Amino acid sequence: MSAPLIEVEHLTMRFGGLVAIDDVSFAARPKSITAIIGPNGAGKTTVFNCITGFYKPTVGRLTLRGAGGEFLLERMRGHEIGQKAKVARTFQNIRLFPGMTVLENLMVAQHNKLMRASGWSLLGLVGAGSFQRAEAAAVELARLWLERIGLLADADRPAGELPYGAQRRLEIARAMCTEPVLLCLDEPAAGLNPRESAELNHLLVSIRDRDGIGVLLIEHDMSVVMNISDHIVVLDYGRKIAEGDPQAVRNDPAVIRAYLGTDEEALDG
Ligand SMILES: Nc1ncnc2c1ncn2[C@@H]1O[C@H](COP(=O)(O)OP(=O)(O)OP(=O)(O)O)[C@@H](O)[C@H]1O
Repeated sequence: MSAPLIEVEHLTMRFGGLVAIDDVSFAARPKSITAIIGPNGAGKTTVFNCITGFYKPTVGRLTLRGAGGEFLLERMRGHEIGQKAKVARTFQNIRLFPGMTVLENLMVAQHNKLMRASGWSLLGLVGAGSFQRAEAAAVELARLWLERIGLLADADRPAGELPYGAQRRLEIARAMCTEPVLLCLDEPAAGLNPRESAELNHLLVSIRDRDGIGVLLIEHDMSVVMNISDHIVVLDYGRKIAEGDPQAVRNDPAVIRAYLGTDEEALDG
C-alpha cells in the first residue's frame, strides 16, 4: 500500500473550554477519495481548518507528503500551505468572485504563478516572452478545466449568473487550477439536485482517476459519500468513532447510533 498523502496524528483543537476535536488520527492515501462524515457539529470543518492553516491545532501533527516533499502543516502559515504544500480547498458557502467572468475566476486562481513568471511585475510590464508564455499556459489550463466542467461556452459570463450547481463545479475547477496535490472540499454537494450531484460524483472521480489527485471530502449527501469514497472517517462530538470503506461504515453500529435521531435515512447512499 502506498504511503499516506496526509497523515493526521492526535489532532486536538480546543476553543476555550470547548473541545471541538479530541485526539483524532487518520490517514488519506494519494489518488483516493477520503470522506469525513458525522452529524452537525461533529468537528469536520474544524479538521479542514487545521489542515489548511485557518486554525493552529492545540495538539497534533499533520504531515503532507506530496511531489514537493514532506510538510508539517501545523507549523506552516495558511498561504504557505496553499502555495508550497499545494493543498487547495473550497468552502461550505460559495466564494467565487460573482462580478468577474467565469474565465477570470480561474485566472485569479493562478495569480501567484503568473506573478512569479512576471518577475513581480517587471517582466510582465515589458511584455517579456517568458511572461507571455506563462499567461498563455494559464489561459489554456483555465479553458481545459472549463471544458471538463462543461462551462467552456460560459467563459465570458459573470460567474454570479451561473446556476448554483455550475458555480459549485467552477469552485472545484478554480481549486484545481492551483495544481494541488490535495483537494479539500467542504460540502460540495450542498444544495445540489440529484442530477447535479451525479455530475459532481463524475467530476470528483475523474479528479481522482485522471488527475491522480487525493481528495478529502466533507459531505452530508450520502449518495455522494457512499458512491465515490475509497475510505470514510466518521466523527461524532469531536472524536473518531469509526473508519473504513463505505460498506463497513454503513453497517458499523457506532455510526448507526450516531446518526439515529438526526435523519433516519441519513446513511442511505
Ligand atoms: N472558531 C470557533 N470558536 C468556537 N467554537 C468553534 C469554532 N469553530 C468551531 N467551533 C465549534 O466546534 C464544534 C465543531 O464545529 P465544526 O464546524 O467543525 O463541525 P462540523 O462537523 O463541520 O459541523 P457541520 O456539519 O454543521 O458543518 C462545534 O461545537 C462548533 O460550535
